[in-house]
Amino acid sequence: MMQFLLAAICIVGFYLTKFLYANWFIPWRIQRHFAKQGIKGPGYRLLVGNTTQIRAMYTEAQKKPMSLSHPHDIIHRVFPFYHKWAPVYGKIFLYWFGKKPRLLITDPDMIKDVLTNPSGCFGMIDIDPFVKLFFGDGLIGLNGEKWAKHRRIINHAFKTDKVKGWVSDIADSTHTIFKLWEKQRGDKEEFEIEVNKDIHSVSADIISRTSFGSNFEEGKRIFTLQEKQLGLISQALRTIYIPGFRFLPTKTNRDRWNLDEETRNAIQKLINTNRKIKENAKNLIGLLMSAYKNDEGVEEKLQDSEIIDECKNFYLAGKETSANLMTWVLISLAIDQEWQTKAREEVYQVLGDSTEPNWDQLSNLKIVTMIIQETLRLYPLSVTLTKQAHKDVTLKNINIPRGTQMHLAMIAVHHDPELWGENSTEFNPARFTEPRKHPGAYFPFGAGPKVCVGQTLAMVETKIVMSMMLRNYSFRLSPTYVHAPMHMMSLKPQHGAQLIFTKLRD
Ligand code: HEM
Repeated sequence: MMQFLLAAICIVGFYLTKFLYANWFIPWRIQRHFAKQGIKGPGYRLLVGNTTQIRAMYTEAQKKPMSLSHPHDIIHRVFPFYHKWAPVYGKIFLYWFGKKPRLLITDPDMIKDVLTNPSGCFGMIDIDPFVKLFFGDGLIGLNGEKWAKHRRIINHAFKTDKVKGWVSDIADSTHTIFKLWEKQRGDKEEFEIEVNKDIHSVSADIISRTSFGSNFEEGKRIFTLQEKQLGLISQALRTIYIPGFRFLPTKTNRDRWNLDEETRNAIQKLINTNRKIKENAKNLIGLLMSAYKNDEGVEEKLQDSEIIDECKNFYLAGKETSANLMTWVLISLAIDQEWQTKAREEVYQVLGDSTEPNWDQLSNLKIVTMIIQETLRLYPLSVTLTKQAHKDVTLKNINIPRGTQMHLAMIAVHHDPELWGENSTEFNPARFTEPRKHPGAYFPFGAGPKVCVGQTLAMVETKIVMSMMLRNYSFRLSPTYVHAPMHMMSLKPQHGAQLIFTKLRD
């Protein structure tokens, strides 16, 4: 009996020591390692780190809308823990995402080093297996040589001359929403729209046309399936991940598997159709299927299953971000009528009698471009970027142990008065006529090898949709609009974007 008890005590003692070593001693040692280098932070809490404090700050911040007196000064609402902790611990501090150490960085030199470092010591963070299920083997979820191969092929598909071929598709998507709005307007001069919702459908239409060409209606159905999948995955992310749980045949898991299968089958069908008709490879799916020779002249190809994953990634990466960017441009111009008028005058001048811009006219939309750039500065859709140190590394004299996550505070850099001047939180597109003070001060699309592959498409579609809207309508905030920027996957208006539109020209 005594022997049995001793054995039990030994086993419990062994596991307890192991648990305390991983969950208490290692975080304590990492914290001390950074403290010795002058880097402080809110302090590790067993297992949860600072996540519960951070979640509480977000919940609190999202309870109150913002006043419109300083509408673009949004950090306190969309990045509340930075707002609270940076004044206490400084512009670089250590916090804990569960038991993962995260170094919050706002120094543009360090950020540039992390994003552009060619040695591969900073890479993707370990992602939740549920999220991995969604990204599959697409660019967002890949690392290493496999990522590099996909990236070479996809870069080729998003080249400027390819994007040029999508201009009329993008204009068609915009005309489609105008038709709907005109029905809604009837014979009224003014009408109110929750524009965020409608812009999301324009963006879905665009990504569907560019991805699937003439099969874009079927593409839209596929993306609706993905939207449902995203909803189920977001649900999973709100709960603690239990290893192996995703394999259990629960109702939600079965729904997830069915949706995944339906999506894969539908994209596979479109691949087969494309293969038969050999549509002039203008759409993304066709471009990804066509043979591509790399710099060494070697032919590289993606398997059908890889193309399917990439299509899913384009929707996830491209639809939400572009739609929210367009929404923030409209809200910013609804607040600032002077810039709205300037932009419209430019559009009239560049487009003349045409109802939509052509490729050559796009580069003449200088004011519209500056407005989009300024909106991306004030409302950077991803708010932050997170990378992980895959080996021990020194960054600006700070010694960073392997496994540390680097939380690059994009929005803090974009709003920093030291980099952008005292009026850093004011909407002033004219600042983009001046050369930038620091190359690392602005990176809404990321930088370095992982830079957004769809950025040319995003800028082109935003310019086309915005110039067409400016040409057709003037707009202002509705009295029902509540200014409440919120960060959930992307930066969006928490209660929608209610604007009042007035029809200008036919
Ligand atoms: C305003 C619109 C957009 C913004 C602000 C944006 C921003 C970003 C950012 C910040 C990254 C991450 C860079 C990193 O991890 O270092 C990224 C990656 C990516 N974006 Fe975009 N994006 C936009 C639109 C699009 C569109 C329209 C597409 C495609 C249809 C797209 C496809 C991707 C893909 C596939 C990646 C992963 C690249 C890789 O890992 O190699 N994005 N984007």
